[in-house]
Amino acid sequence: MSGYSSVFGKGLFKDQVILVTGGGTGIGRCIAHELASLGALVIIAARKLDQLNNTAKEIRLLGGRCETMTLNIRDPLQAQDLVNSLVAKHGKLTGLVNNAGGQFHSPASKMSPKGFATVVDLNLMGTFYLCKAAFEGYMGEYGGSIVNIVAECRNGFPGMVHTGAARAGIINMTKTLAVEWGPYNGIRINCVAPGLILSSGMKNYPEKVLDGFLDNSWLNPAGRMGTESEIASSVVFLLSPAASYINGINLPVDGASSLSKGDAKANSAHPSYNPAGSKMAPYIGWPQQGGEGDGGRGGRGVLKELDAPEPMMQLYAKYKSMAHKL
Ligand SMILES: CCCCC/C=C/C(=O)SCCNC(=O)CCNC(=O)[C@H](O)C(C)(C)COP(=O)(O)OP(=O)(O)OC[C@H]1O[C@@H](n2cnc3c(N)ncnc32)[C@H](O)[C@@H]1OP(=O)(O)O
Ligand SMILES: NC(=O)C1=CN([C@@H]2O[C@H](COP(=O)(O)OP(=O)(O)OC[C@H]3O[C@@H](n4cnc5c(N)ncnc54)[C@H](OP(=O)(O)O)[C@@H]3O)[C@@H](O)[C@H]2O)C=CC1
Repeated sequence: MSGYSSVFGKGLFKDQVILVTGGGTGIGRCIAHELASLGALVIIAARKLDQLNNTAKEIRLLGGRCETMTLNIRDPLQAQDLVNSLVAKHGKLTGLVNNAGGQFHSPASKMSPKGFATVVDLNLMGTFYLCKAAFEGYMGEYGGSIVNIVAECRNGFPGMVHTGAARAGIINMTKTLAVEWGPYNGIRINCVAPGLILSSGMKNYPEKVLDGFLDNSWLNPAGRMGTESEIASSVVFLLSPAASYINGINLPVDGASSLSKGDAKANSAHPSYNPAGSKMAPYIGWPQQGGEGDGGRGGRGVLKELDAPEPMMQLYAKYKSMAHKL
């Protein structure tokens, strides 16, 4: 195979410094692992330092490079200070993943104006602050690639009107910035829109809401929820030179759930219902080190792959058993 060359090699991001907000947990943690395994120096930033440090430790144990910084993305001054200090220390900021965010479940009729504004502030404003800080602190002069994690919201977002509005705002903002900032040394900016993903973020939801997610989880052409790795691999692609002509898009990573019409009350009567479960194999790409007996980590400590509520862990075990073998 020596005649082949591909951008998808171990050194893909070896000269890159990439900031991942919310990189201590869930999808962000998985993105950080993937980027570090491909050579990037990954800076993970969020409010809770202990979570960030745990993830950074895992990455270093596996041979990757990772540093932590505290950040509240709702504060534009913190965003600018963080970018300035990491550029001063490392000389560059070549990639940014705006992954930090979230919301709560509530019918629009019961949501207070402050509740709506809080979620718009966190997701839409927070993403804008980080994009602007990256532009002003480095990328405006030297270029770079940005990926904004949003949420699948093609058909609105019943039960989460605030986040639907905020994420749709980010998708539109991304298109504008792609056009305004593309000419600045070729900044690319794109979105990834996860559907329902088995992630630690699920710990934020009460049991009743989780039950609703689980009831609906198979009602899409994939017949299952997504994995953190399936989001991370899409982010890796969009950040990489393999996507160098892709700018301003929103990539739904949702098993086509946004194209299908589920009916949670009709479970077994639904034409797409398969009592045996999903047939579409998941991708679960956690970094593995050779050796057996320690979870395949070659004596470097066991990595907890997922930290989610119990019913989600059961699904994860099932998905792992049917995952693509790499
Ligand atoms: C495609 C399908 C996807 C569906 C699944 C999605 C999954 C994920 O996204 S996983 C990521 C999960 N992580 C999170 O969602 C984190 C969630 N939480 C937060 O980030 C914060 O709690 C917050 C931003 C939602 C609120 O932050 P904070 O500034 O601390 O807010 P306050 O407590 O001061 O409240 C402000 C305002 O909002 C109302 N509110 C807050 N939480 C709730 C709630 N659970 N239910 C109803 N209302 C809530 C609160 O009442 C305040 O308004 P007022 O009462 O009018 O003062
Ligand atoms: N899981 C899913 O099904 C889906 C997830 N998403 C989105 O994907 C992203 C990652 O979610 P997931 O990994 O599942 O959930 P998590 O709750 O694990 O991740 C959210 C991360 O955001 C950080 N964060 C929250 N608020 C702030 C803030 N004000 N400043 C800085 N960091 C903050 C949190 O860290 P800390 O608390 O330390 O600040 C946490 O690390 C989120 O934007 C989420 O909404 C979208 C669609 C579906």
